[in-house]
Amino acid sequence: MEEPWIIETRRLSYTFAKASEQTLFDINLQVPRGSVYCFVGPNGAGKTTTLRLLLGLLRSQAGSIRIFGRDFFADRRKILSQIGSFIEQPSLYEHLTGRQNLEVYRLTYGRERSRIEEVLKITDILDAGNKLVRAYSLGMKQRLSIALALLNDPEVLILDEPTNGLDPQGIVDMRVLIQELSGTYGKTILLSSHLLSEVEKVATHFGVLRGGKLQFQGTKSELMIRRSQNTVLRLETADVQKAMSALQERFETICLDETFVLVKHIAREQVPELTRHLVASGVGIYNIGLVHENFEETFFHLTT
Ligand SMILES: Nc1ncnc2c1ncn2[C@@H]1O[C@H](COP(=O)(O)OP(=O)(O)OP(=O)(O)O)[C@@H](O)[C@H]1O
Repeated sequence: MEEPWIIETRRLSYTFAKASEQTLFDINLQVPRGSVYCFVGPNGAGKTTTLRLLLGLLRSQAGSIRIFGRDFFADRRKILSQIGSFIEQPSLYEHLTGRQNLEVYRLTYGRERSRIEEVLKITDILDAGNKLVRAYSLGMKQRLSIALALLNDPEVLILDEPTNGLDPQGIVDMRVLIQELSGTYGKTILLSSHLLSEVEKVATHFGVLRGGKLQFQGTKSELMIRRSQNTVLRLETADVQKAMSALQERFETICLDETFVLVKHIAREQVPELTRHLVASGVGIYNIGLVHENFEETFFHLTT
């Protein structure tokens, strides 16, 4: 029987040689075949370290990795030939054209020449194929890196922060490309991001990492359910400090910025009493209301 997970880790842990603390703790990653699995977490959470372990770029120390249902360490070369990736900065030859960059890698894979045109087309940089890479925008470089990753027609793509550094239009374009790679070309995509809002539209599954620990893993709807359980009260006020001290004793509050306060775990029935209390404490209220947390806030809760 085919395993449901195309990538699966069990108790994957890692400590860098010179680090004082462990980086990854017992990560049980389960990436379903055909998914767009977004691995999200703040900077330094351990996303890149995990992806590097999956690609054999770091020597695994503890735990197991299975990819395509096979033990990674027993079958590493074969497994890696079916994974396309870009991790950290794309390594491109700036003095060569896009096509020439692809040609270098095509030869190492032994693929037919027509594959270059195909991947340029898929990533929508066909017109820029004869331009020197040094004249490419960051978005075009990211696309070319994805074109390189696609050369060998891999079943799985692993992309580390593909939206990093892109302008808003570049982020939208990258999303469209990821959706196409998944929908039209059937790739399973594992990508990392430190911004949930940038990837929530493309994700089918999420893994939320914080401090080297997997805090949440599940489908987008499971994350939505978690969201619906987390109704919060959002207060816009003239005096955040005053509001915080009025509420802190009785409610769990978070100061969002200089005008907004979030009150967690609050029932609708408690709102009138809370409002009276604020008014009695002399807090100026601009706006008050119950809201379902958005993804960013859910993420905030899962990672704080
Ligand atoms: N070569 C290294 N030696 C020692 N510590 C390292 C090394 N590389 C990463 N780290 C540490 O491991 C932790 C996880 O880093 P990692 O790059 O995996 O996080 P990340 O979630 O990918 O964050 P970012 O989005 O900033 O890349 C961080 O505390 C980082 O400082």
